[in-house]
Amino acid sequence: MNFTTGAPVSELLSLDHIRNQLIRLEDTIIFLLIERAQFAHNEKIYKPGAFRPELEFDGSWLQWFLFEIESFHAKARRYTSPDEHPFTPLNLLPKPIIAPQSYPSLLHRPAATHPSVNVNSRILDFYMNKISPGICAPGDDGNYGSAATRDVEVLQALSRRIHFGMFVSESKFLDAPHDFIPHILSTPPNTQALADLITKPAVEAKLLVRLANKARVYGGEMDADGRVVESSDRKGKIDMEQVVSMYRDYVIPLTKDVEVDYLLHRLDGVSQEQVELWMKGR
Ligand SMILES: C=C(O[C@@H]1C=C(C(=O)O)C=C[C@H]1O)C(=O)O
Repeated sequence: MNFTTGAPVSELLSLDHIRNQLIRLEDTIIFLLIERAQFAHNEKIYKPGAFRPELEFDGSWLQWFLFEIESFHAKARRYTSPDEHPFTPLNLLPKPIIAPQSYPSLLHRPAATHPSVNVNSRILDFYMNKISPGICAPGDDGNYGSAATRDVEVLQALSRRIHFGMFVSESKFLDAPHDFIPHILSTPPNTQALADLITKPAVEAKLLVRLANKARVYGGEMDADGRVVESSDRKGKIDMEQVVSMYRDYVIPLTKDVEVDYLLHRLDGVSQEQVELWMKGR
């Protein structure tokens, strides 16, 4: 999300504005998956220690790529942006070499920075074990650098998309705080009631239809004259079903987990007076 447009907070936190960002991220994610699918699965790059003794790193080839790439991006202040979350623990990354940009305060910091709201380890797990083998041809083509480079790009886009759930949650909370507060304050917190409040089945259903159409069009083939080439196996550059099931089974559920986990900490550090004002509908 471009926070430096000077747009008012009310616009940046409008649900329509946020949803439009999520729709735009669908294109990014589909095209990055298409780029990764050019190379074989190359399972070796996901196995810790598989490149020893040449690679002296505790972790897999991919985790080494994440550490090195995120270290470089951290120096360029990437992770001072509220919509960026590294897979490498922040305390292991170098400090920015230039001063952080000033961003509007959109999120409730105690909630946005709570460890439970960062789901990158779960994103890495489903990506390595389900998505990569699902979209890539089986086998090993030796393109370990290209495959890992594309993996990092997909992972960064998926992380941005899923952690956008914080902005969605903040928008929904501010729109009707009195709906959420009783469930946040109940003992124990009513996570199911919070999940039911943030879930919008019609939005999800429309997304999956749109995604299937995008994957079919973006993943389609054309000959040199620009004529559409119907692929016999319906897959083209990417298997549309893999893209839809990724969103249905992983991206949307994880986004909602982020929304609920953010809400569970939305009142951390908030005064009783403010809570009472919200409950009175002011
Ligand atoms: C992101 C939202 O919250 C939920 C998660 C969605 C998703 O991950 O695509 C879609 C609708 C909601 O169930 C939203 O309301 O737009």
